[in-house]
Amino acid sequence: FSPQHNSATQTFRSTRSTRLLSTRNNDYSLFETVRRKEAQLEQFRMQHKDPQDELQMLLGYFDAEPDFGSATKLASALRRPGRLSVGVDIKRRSPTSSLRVDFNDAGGVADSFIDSGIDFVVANADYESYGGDTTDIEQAVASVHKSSPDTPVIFKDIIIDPLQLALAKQLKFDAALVMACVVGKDLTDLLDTGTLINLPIIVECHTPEEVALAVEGGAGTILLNRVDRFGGNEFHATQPFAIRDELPPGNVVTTLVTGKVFDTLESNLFLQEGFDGVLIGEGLVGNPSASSLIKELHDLKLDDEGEINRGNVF
Ligand SMILES: O=P(O)(O)OC[C@@H](O)[C@@H](O)c1c[nH]c2ccccc12
Repeated sequence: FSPQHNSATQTFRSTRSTRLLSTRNNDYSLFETVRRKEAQLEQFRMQHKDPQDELQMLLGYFDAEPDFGSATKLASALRRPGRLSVGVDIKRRSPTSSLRVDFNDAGGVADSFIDSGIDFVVANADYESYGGDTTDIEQAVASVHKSSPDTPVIFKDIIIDPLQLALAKQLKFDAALVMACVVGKDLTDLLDTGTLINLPIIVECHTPEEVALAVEGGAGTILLNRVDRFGGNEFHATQPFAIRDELPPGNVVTTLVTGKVFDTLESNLFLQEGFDGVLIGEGLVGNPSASSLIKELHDLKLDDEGEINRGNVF
């Protein structure tokens, strides 16, 4: 497999989005990030090693009366008949871009996106990567549950251990994001843990191989990232189209696109090609015209391609 890289797309940006200028963070390395997470987890595992610890209990005992509330909530928020769902990734910074925004209250930020009609919210637990922390994620969950109980809140961290999924469940998240390129074959175990504790897992993928692995493990939702976290953070604008062959027939897997999504032209193409939604970080957080962008994305209609095709968008 060779990524469909087109250097012209590197400079692609919508004139509509606000560019947040700052120094570029070029020293991001996924490997280092995972190592750091491993080190943090050593301590976390120690804190939760008692067999009667709440997280251990969650993982160890099958719930006889499972609550499918989160799964239903997630599915209906991500799949909007005839239109794209739009999610916001609430982060202060990004390992792969110049994004730097300041906010004290992630709950307030989440609420303002709820007011703008956002379909789902992603809250970041990894401070070093995205500038989010546990206060942020607790605030985000609490305020979204209060102001918009039907909007799912998704836990984003560098997830490598089932204990982190138990934490997401305990904090009342509706789903968790697991990166296929970080966990590799362990993905199946993490998906099984999700099933056991009734926490839907969204699998982030970049390549068709990762998508195949996710599908094999029974993933219900796939987030296709156009930025290749593993491959030096290279941007592959048309990568989402390269993966659709790996999906099982019957449209049973929910599919989302992320990674430098800024505008409606590209997003319309994703909609027409069968994707269910987009997840946007930099294009929304700190963008003063965020709510009009959300509205424009919501106004895109399936079967209304206009003049667009892959050839003139990319
Ligand atoms: O800010 P953007 O380009 O719209 O991207 C959002 C999201 O894709 C990004 O924050 C993200 C999703 N998964 C990740 C894993 C690692 C680093 C970053 C990410």
